[in-house]
Amino acid sequence: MSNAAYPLSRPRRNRHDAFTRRLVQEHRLHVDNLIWPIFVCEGENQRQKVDSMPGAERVSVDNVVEHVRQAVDLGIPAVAIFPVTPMSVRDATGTEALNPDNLMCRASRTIKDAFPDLGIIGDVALDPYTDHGHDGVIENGRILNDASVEILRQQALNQARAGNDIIAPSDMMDGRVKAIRETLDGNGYDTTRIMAYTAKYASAFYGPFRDALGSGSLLHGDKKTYQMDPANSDEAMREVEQDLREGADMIMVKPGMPYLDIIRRVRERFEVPTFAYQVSGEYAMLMGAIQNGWLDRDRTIMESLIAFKRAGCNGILTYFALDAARLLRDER
Ligand SMILES: NCC(=O)CCC(=O)O
Ligand SMILES: [Mg+2]
Repeated sequence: MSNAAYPLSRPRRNRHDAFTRRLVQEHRLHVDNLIWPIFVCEGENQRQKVDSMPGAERVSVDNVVEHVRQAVDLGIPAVAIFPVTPMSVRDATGTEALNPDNLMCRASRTIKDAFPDLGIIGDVALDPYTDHGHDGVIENGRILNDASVEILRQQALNQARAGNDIIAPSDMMDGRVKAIRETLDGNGYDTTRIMAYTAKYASAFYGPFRDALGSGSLLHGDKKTYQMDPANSDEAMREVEQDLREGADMIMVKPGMPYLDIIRRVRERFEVPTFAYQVSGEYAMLMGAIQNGWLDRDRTIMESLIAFKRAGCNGILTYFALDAARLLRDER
């Protein structure tokens, strides 16, 4: 018959039915792959919506246990805390970052008390604490590297003391991983892990996050002298090499979806625990289309996240963490 004209090998056979598709599936998203970023703010009984991030909230410390319980109940292994620091305590050098009773530290202690087994990731950088919105200290218009690192190492120690399990420097200063590692080790925090925001690009996709933290309107200029050029890829390899040499335990690429090629290169070349941050702009972009009815919510969320696994990620920081964990739970 004319069948002879067809190939013996037919890739569609393995897509024939659901059980076969399950057998041949190469990558799976698991709740263990999810990290939920949360925003904490001052005040009492606060739950504030973030306009540009539909579904995301800023919660006050008295609500944080209830907020985080959602993640714990779903089996999410870790949360990443981001503080909305009031303007009244911001200054040029981010002094509030070193306050043992700052918002981040209070939130960490509160969460640790309630959920000792939940991983807490603390962002280390000065931008939530400076009145100019930059990640370091400024002199004559320049972001000073080494002077900023001296503050960051103290900030990391402050967070470790408050109970953060993983220190995540997001500042992109050179040499900060080494400085933080030495300071942690020198103070008895040798098991505190470092998840380095290693390849963090100067991206337009952070806009909604800056709205959430209230740092958007503060920022003068851009972050191009410390964050990476979106046009570069080899440079990310050099950043990873350096952070690993300085003691980073985990590497992060940020943003996520537009940088899947970087994740793949990092994974293949270094074979180390690799994470991606699906950032606020990616969330806003997808949610905008979902809310308009232009994209199917559940399928879009899951497809966006499996892409990170396929690219080589161990885990993903995502504002969709609760939604994805619920979908994974209901699938079974
Ligand atoms: N250091 C943390 C971030 O900058 C987050 C960015 C985002 O979600 O847009
Ligand atoms: Mg670096």
